[in-house]
Amino acid sequence: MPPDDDEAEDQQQPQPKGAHALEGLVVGSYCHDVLLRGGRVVGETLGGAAAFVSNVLDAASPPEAAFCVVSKVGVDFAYASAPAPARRPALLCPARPTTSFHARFSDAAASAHAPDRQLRRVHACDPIYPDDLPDRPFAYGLAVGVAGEVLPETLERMIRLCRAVLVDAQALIRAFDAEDGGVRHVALEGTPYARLLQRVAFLKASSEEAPYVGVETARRRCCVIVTEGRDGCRLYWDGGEARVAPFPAVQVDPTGAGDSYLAGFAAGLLWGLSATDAALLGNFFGAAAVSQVGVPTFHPKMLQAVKRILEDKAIPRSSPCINGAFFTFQRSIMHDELHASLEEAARLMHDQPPPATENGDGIHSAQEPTSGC
Ligand SMILES: Nc1ncnc2c1ncn2[C@@H]1O[C@H](COP(=O)(O)OP(=O)(O)O)[C@@H](O)[C@H]1O
Ligand SMILES: O=P([O-])([O-])O[C@@H]1[C@@H](O)[C@H](O)[C@@H](O)[C@H](O)[C@@H]1O
Repeated sequence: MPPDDDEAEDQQQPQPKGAHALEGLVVGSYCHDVLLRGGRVVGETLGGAAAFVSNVLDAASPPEAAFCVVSKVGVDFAYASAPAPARRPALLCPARPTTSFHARFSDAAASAHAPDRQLRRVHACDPIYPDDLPDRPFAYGLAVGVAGEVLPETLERMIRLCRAVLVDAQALIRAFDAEDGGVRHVALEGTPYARLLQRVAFLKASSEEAPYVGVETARRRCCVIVTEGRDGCRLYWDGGEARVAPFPAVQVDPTGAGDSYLAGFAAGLLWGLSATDAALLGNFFGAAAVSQVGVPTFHPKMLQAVKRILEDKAIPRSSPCINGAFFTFQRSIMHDELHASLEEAARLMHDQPPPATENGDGIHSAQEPTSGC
């Protein structure tokens, strides 16, 4: 899509030469999630943004769009032998445990924007260092740490390697209580990541994280996306903003909604959609994530329908949305039609139940990573 000179809606991105047309670099964690409700363990699942993200990128990227994952796990990693769409972590750290979180859920969140879980980091694997990244150019990068593993210098290296970098704020603003690992947030402006923002293409934050990101300041440096749970999301860029409607979902586990959103959004850009249209695909996969426990399984018919819609609606992918210099932010004239078609496709998810990963009220979703970089 050509840049629109009339609107202040496009931004320049670094352009390393020789990147595979649409190859992505995902940098973040796989982890063990223990889900607790009322003090009782109700699930032990594969988690970590890299797991949710690779699941959606596998499902929704255009066929020619490859990606690789850089993630670290310990020898205790519990999902190596079970079948799953997530990818095998590239790096094993024999001296460290796999990152793990305890997520304590309240019975009823007061509003769509209320925090619905309290997170505690129980173990942390090694951080991901700049030298852990493959030394080659990429079309795009996703910085999706959950436990402080994406160091500032690692993000800087990603920015150098990738034409466009999309960042989850949770990779930048989490701090962990020294005693119990409780997760809190710090202001982005006071972190070493702040100076890198103007070289980032998109920064995604949940509405809980948004105050720490400082949307009004950040939007002058990059496009900021604030996800609002069941209310969908909003995009803020320098000169404009847009609200993007959600998809209906029956929420059974909110874990991974934000991760799945970001991957859906990236996939939308890869298909050549504008940012506001791509956010529909983000909302679509966010809604799909909350409908299942752990890393979701997508019904093949649903995925076929989504791909048909994207083939039909997306502009030719030689467009410079993600693999070139410019992004277009505004909603297109087919935005509402795209929402309606995706809503139709979402119904196919329920055609027949996806392969079960539940076990009574204890929930196990053992998913196998299958390949690394
Ligand atoms: N209950 C829900 N119903 C429909 N969509 C949802 C629901 N919860 C989350 N989503 C989708 O997932 C996205 C991310 O969810 P959100 O809860 O904001 O992020 P996080 O998981 O980071 O807290 C939302 O913008 C929305 O598109
Ligand atoms: O739910 P979400 O915000 O998208 O992302 C989640 C992280 O916040 C959490 O730390 C991790 O343990 C989960 O597996 C998941 O990655």
